[in-house]
Amino acid sequence: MVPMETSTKQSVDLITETKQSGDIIFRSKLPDIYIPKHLPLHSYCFENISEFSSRPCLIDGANDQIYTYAEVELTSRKVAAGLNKLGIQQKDTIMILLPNSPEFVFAFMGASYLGAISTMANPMFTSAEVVKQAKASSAKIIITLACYVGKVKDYAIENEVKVICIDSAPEGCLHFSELTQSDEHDLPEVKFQPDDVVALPYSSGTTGMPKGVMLTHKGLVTSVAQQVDGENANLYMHSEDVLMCVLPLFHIYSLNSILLCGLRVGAAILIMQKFDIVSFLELIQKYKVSIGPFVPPIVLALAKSPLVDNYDISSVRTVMSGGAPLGKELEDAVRTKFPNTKLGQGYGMTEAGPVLAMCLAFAKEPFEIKSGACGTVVRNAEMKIVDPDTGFSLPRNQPGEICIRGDQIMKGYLNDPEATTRTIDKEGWLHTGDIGFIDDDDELFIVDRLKELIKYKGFQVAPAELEALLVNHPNISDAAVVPMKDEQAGEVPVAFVVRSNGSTITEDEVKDFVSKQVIFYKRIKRVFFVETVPKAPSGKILRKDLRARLADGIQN
Ligand SMILES: CC(C)(COP(=O)(O)OP(=O)(O)OC[C@H]1O[C@@H](n2cnc3c(N)ncnc32)[C@H](O)[C@@H]1OP(=O)(O)O)[C@@H](O)C(=O)NCCC(=O)NCCSC(=O)/C=C/c1ccc(O)cc1
Repeated sequence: MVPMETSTKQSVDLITETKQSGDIIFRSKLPDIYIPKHLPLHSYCFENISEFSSRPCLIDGANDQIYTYAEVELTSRKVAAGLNKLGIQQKDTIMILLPNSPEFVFAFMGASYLGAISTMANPMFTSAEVVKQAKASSAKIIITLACYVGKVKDYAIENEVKVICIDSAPEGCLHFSELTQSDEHDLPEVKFQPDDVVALPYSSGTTGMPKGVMLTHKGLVTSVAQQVDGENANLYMHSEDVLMCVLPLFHIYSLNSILLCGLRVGAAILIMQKFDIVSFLELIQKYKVSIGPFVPPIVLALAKSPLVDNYDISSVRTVMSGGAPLGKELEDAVRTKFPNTKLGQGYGMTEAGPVLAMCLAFAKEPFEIKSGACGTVVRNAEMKIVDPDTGFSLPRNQPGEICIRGDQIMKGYLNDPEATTRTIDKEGWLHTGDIGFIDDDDELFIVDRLKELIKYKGFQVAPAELEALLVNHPNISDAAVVPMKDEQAGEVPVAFVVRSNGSTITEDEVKDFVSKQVIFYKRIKRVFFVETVPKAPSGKILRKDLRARLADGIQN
């Protein structure tokens, strides 16, 4: 039997830190629980639906329309039947190119019922960005809004991909009602394996271009259970909670920690399409939102906006920040402003399924936590901190690369076994590329990043993607993209550019060239012209050197 949480430090150490074949392994302070890993994701999410079938499941913040659990579950099955009628079969992929909306949920859960895979993309992507993902994932259907059809039209025609619109369907497209009006009994019998892929978000991981992250039924069931299951759930939610769903469902944070966790516990999920502080506060007040899973820019708005004082937001009992680091000062400021709200952080990475660590102050029986920590490793999982130079695991309070092992992590990158083996080692450890340490109270602190990634308001920017675009310009011979600190966005991408012989290309021309090809958050904010890009003998860009030059205040 696994002991329950204990109060003295010495006994906590005995439970949470073990040595296995020389490795120092950290575990949750919460005991392991039973996880029904054999269930397909939809069966797991709706397992307890009889307890709350007539309660609100989705609330559309745009028009106050409410869908009960019974309606959402039924509509999802109808969509599954409809997708099948359109030729989608088990293991086929559909692309969801939508802002937050009830239809997003119906499409995702519908695909799950059918054993199909959803790849989700930001509808604000440029046409080239969407098409790249549609092609790489072999999506057979694209579900979107009429205003985005232009981005995929040519690709869809050339590749016989069907386009379905949830609003009005332009010529050549189908309407979403074709799916929702199908007979749910027309669903073929599907045999699920726990290792079947159900979601395919894109992420660049520790290096290179965005890649399809294969998340399985077993992985997502495990991840959700690690958060909300068990007598003393780590992220305590229940059927009377109202969850604010303003973060985009096309990223795994919102999909997993809001939608899937919310469905599992029977909470109401309040859908907002786009962040706007006034409607955001109005909706919190109107629907008595109790749980706010946010990213640091939203927490910043809560701490700083004078508008907050005009609304009653006392219903909010939990504010979780994730997706990017939340500074200790900001965390303290918000805590003082909302003394009755539990504030803490969760730590996630798409490849890790995504949650690695979760604040234990959110537990049903909460623990004391410290500002600046991003949680404690989730239950039913193992974490170790590895010296990046020697590969040896490190004890408490020593920073190293954070590694995680458990059933929740990705199956691998789609069609990229090399990148997969670079990320998940032979012993099943996923290497995050983040540097952190675990303190005496089992709390995880992130202090640096080994990986290339840039995070703009929690959105991923892959330097390799921008570098590939830059060197495509005839007047640029080499380029490197690195993050620069920014108060609003956390980080913004900036470029070090080597002009081609004789070229006089300007900063604005470089910026414009990139802007036309990428979504807003990947735009280059500054350009520094240099003679050469510093590289290791292997050809690898020495990004640390460039980051140091930025920190020293480089002038153009
Ligand atoms: C809501 C934010 C925080 C702020 O939005 P914003 O104020 O609109 O600012 P943006 O900079 O994003 O948008 C810039 C422009 O785009 C526009 N825009 C913007 N969305 C739109 C739109 N849907 N329509 C139309 N115009 C628009 C927006 O209006 C604006 O236009 P303009 O005012 O003219 O500059 C937004 O940045 C945002 O959703 N960020 C979060 C991204 C995110 O979810 N990342 C998670 C990645 S996965 C991960 O890391 C997992 C971690 C994890 C951690 C813990 C866990 O438990 C689990 C997981």
